[in-house]
Amino acid sequence: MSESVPGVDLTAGARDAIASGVLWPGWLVTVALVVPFLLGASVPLWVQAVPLAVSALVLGLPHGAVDHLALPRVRGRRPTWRAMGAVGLLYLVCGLAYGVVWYVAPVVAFAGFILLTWFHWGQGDLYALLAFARVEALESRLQRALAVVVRGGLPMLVPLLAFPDWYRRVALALTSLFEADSLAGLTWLFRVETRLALGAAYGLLIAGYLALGYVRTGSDRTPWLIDAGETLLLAVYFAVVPPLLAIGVYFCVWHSLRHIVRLVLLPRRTRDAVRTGRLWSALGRFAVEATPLTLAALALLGGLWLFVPRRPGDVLGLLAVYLVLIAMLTLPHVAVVTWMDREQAVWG
Ligand SMILES: CC1=C(/C=C/C(C)=C/C=C/C(C)=C/C=O)C(C)(C)CCC1
Ligand SMILES: [Fe+2]
Repeated sequence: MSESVPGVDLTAGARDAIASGVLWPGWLVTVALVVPFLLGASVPLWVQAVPLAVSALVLGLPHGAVDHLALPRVRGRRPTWRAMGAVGLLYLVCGLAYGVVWYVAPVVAFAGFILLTWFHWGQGDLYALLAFARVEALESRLQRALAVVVRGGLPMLVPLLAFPDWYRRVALALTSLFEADSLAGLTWLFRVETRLALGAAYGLLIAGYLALGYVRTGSDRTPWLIDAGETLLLAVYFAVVPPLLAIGVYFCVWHSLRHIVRLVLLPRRTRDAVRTGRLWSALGRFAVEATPLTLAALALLGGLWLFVPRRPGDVLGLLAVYLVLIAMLTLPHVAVVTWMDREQAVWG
């Protein structure tokens, strides 16, 4: 079944290149961060903020900067001005509408951002599991939906369970750009009872998901082991690494890197490069294509800064403005990626 899933039939050479150039780096970076923090390391806020700041130029923001090319390409067409314009319009309408929500109801906008990211990062990992790790055990829609909920919950829910104060600080940094004392209605979410209940439900979900995958796995257990190993590794990672740092690194080396490889597999030229093991050449080509709109997004960041009613003066506040921009760009981006999922038969 997995041959029909990713929309491109990956040769063994391509899969090797992706494993060594994409999967392994993500695993290694994650382990490299888990170890010191398990041993009790602590780092100052500005250091924790570095990966998220870097994501504005490398991997993070660029991963969405070719959405105008991705949509025609996933349908096997060359990008035309019309198709690119349609994606531009989608960004304009969705981004602006969501911007208005941030203005008038920042807490709703923040909650929406968490749920949107939960779905989006889950859907990104689902594609990677099917296409790169060939997890054939994810055969039913139910299992794929569970994969999205489980994978997306790792970055979005585990930090709430393990670092509620950080979570609240970041939530406050975002919402208070628009309204003071905005989080008062959310105190229940950070309470220990709430977190215990959420943690128990989520733990059961992970157990059920992995058990179902195990039962459905054929004789080759490697793909399931990759899924289970990644899931448990990320659960520990988000439970011990301070969330700003953990999310900044995850955004770059898991979500964005995996999505970028998905993108370079679409046009013939870069797909052939990946197939023959020249991953870096394909990534170089991507970097060129992603540069103009990455720069445009950075210009929008400047614009958003001017529009924010309560301008911050600290590192967290600066990151908060960047995260609100990401939120506004993510809504149309998710629409594009969901369309890609449809075209590439990710849901069967
Ligand atoms: C930074 C941070 C948080 C939120 C990060 C989010 C929501 C990032 C979304 C990024 C996206 C959508 C990127 C595009 O693909 C939490 C969870 C509140 C915990 C504290 C640290
Ligand atoms: Fe994305």
